[in-house]
Amino acid sequence: MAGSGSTEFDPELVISHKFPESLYTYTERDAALYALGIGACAKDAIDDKELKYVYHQDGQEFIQVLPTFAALFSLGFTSEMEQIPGLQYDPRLLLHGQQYIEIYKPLPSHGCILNKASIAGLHDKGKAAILEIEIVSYEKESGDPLCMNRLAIYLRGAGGFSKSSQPYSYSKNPSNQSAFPKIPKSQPFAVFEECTHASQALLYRLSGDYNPLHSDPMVAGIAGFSRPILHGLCTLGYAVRAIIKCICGGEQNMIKSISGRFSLHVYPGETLITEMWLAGLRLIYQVKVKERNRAVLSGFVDLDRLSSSL
Ligand SMILES: CCC/C=C/C(=O)SCCNC(=O)CCNC(=O)[C@H](O)C(C)(C)COP(=O)([O-])OP(=O)([O-])OC[C@H]1O[C@@H](n2cnc3c(N)ncnc32)[C@H](O)[C@@H]1OP(=O)([O-])[O-]
Repeated sequence: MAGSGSTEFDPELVISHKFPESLYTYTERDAALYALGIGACAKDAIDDKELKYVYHQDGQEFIQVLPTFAALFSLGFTSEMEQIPGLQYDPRLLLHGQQYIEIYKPLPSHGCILNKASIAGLHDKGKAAILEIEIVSYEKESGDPLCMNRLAIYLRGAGGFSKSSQPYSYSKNPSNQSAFPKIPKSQPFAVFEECTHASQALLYRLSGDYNPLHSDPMVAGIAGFSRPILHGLCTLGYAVRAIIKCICGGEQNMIKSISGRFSLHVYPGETLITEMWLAGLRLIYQVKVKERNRAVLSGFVDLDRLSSSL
């Protein structure tokens, strides 16, 4: 079991935890490696909508950065979790439950980011605990806010810590802010199908999430999977890339916010089908794994305008 101090789960101690500020530095190489990790240019190395993420296309001075790259700023905090007093859980059973991202400014191709993190929620689900962490990221030099991430971490086996008959539930934010929408029954507005590669998680992990759940068959087995699974944020990256292609005409900076809930694991090598429905400036999406015909991820993306190509 991870957790510092006492061996009792103490929710009040958990939610009063203060993270120290931290820095995250990245280069163009990191942005390009990330884009390859979520499948950019995998099918077509001269894709006219994606080459700009990995190469100075048409002599552009800087490569362009995908909005989901912002999620990497939140990565260090899962290892910080082991230091949170009062939190008791088995790190081998941790799964990524949800991710919510707000983008305030297009992400630069390189930079030094100052992260300010806080505990945003804690919920006792009986068989599991859900911990929410919120990270607001600023460009260090200008002090400008760049983005906000809120992640929900699903800690299997860590629930049942409530001291009263009501299950413990604390949330810093109104629950509707990142609530996930109902999937419409109508035909999707657009559908995009793409195969992940058998080595997808091995490539994606180089962007900074080295949890062996995604690379080590023995660790995956202990976590209950027949082989290593894909990072949730990799699947989210595939989905948002599909949305940028099909809905935004390749313009990544139209995206204001992204919400996703991971409902089932994905095995590297499986085919992802992203279905999309437009509701004004909100795009609702669902990702299914073709081989098992199961939904694995759903959520919404808010756009600042609609593409003239629609
Ligand atoms: C973070 C960085 C590390 C990265 C790791 C990875 O990438 S891992 C790879 C990527 N991640 C994955 O592959 C994970 C894929 N997801 C899964 O395998 C499953 O969804 C699960 C095991 C997380 C939960 O399944 P289950 O059958 O045990 O759950 P249930 O349906 O019985 O509901 C129990 C309660 O929990 C609620 N709740 C449910 N799901 C979620 C959620 N996703 N999110 C939040 N909450 C969720 C649900 O609403 C309900 O509460 P209510 O309504 O009663 O108050």
